[in-house]
Amino acid sequence: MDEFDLIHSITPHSHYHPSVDVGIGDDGAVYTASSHMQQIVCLDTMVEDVHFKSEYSTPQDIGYKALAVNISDVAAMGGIPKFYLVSLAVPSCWQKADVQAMYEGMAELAKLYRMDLIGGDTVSASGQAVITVTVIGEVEKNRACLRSSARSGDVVFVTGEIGSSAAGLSLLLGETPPSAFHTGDYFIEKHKRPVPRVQVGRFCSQLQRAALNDISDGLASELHEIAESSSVTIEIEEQLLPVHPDLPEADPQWKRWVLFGGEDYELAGTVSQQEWISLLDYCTQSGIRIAKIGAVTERKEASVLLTANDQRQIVLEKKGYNHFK
Ligand SMILES: Nc1ncnc2c1ncn2[C@@H]1O[C@H](COP(=O)(O)OP(=O)(O)OP(=O)(O)O)[C@@H](O)[C@H]1O
Ligand SMILES: Cc1ncc(C[n+]2csc(CCOP(=O)(O)O)c2C)c(N)n1
Ligand SMILES: [Mg+2]
Ligand SMILES: [Mg+2]
Ligand SMILES: [Mg+2]
Repeated sequence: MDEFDLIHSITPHSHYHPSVDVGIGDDGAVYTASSHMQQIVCLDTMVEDVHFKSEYSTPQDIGYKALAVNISDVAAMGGIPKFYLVSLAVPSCWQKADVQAMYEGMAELAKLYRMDLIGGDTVSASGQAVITVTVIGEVEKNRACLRSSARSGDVVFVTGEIGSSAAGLSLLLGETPPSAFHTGDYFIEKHKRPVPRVQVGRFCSQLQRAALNDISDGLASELHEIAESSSVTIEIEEQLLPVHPDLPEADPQWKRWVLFGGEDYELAGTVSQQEWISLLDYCTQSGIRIAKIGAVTERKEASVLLTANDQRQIVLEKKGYNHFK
């Protein structure tokens, strides 16, 4: 594989955004930012054997997810994703076609959001593959949906369903047998190909106030981040959590998937009770699942409380995915 040939082969022939002045091919990319928008920049990395395994993820899957998780962060800010840059550390066993396939996985998603690839970096890796994606997006001035925006009295909500990605991962890793699920492929797809909630983020950015966080490390962890950043307590109810009906039968530990599993890339957030009505209306009309899961209260000793199905309230710990634990 030749580094320069490879870069040449992944260089786009055209851009969705005419604001790209210089794309791939110089020392840096140049774009003209709109004066009435604020720029959002997010970066997340995926490492082979930490975030995916080549045994079950194709290069397309890896590319798709590496871009999806970054778009999800832009969605959690209420923004419009526009550009992306890709840093790749390629192991010696990869062929040029594998790398190109990874870019195809990204291009598939980029097409949906009309996002332009404007740069990156390519190096060889002595061990596992590493892919880092940077996404640049924008949001109207002072409209970003911050984790610090939750207020006592707000409704707490989550989009989609949670726990399904962790269930898919458990299947892929052979921790749960395929016989535990009616439709194992559904959960595997949820794990490999999360759909970022850009539309919901955009709607929230037009509300008076919304706190948002995307679920990468798990619902409990993300709610803690909102509660701590806003100096409030979040109280949720187990019975309101949107969970696929097959999960409880699949594994006795299924609640761990839901609360601490992560990689759902759904949005968890808070809005005022009044604005919750408009958000629910919008999602219902758009065919997007969204559920009220609890309420924000004045700051108490615990950041997040969970009312279990037996009506007992317990402290929900800040457990979840943590790279160093
Ligand atoms: N190594 C680092 N150097 C500088 N800033 C960092 C570093 N790692 C994380 N951050 C910053 O810390 C904040 C939280 O990052 P974090 O990665 O936890 O958020 P996230 O991307 O939403 O979560 P996840 O990585 O689980 O998807 C962000 O502002 C991020 O830019
Ligand atoms: C092989 C394998 N083992 C475990 C996991 C689970 N996992 C890895 S990183 C992460 C949190 C999000 O990542 P980050 O915080 O880096 O954005 C989770 C839940 C996986 N996907 N693949
Ligand atoms: Mg991150
Ligand atoms: Mg995030
Ligand atoms: Mg992230």
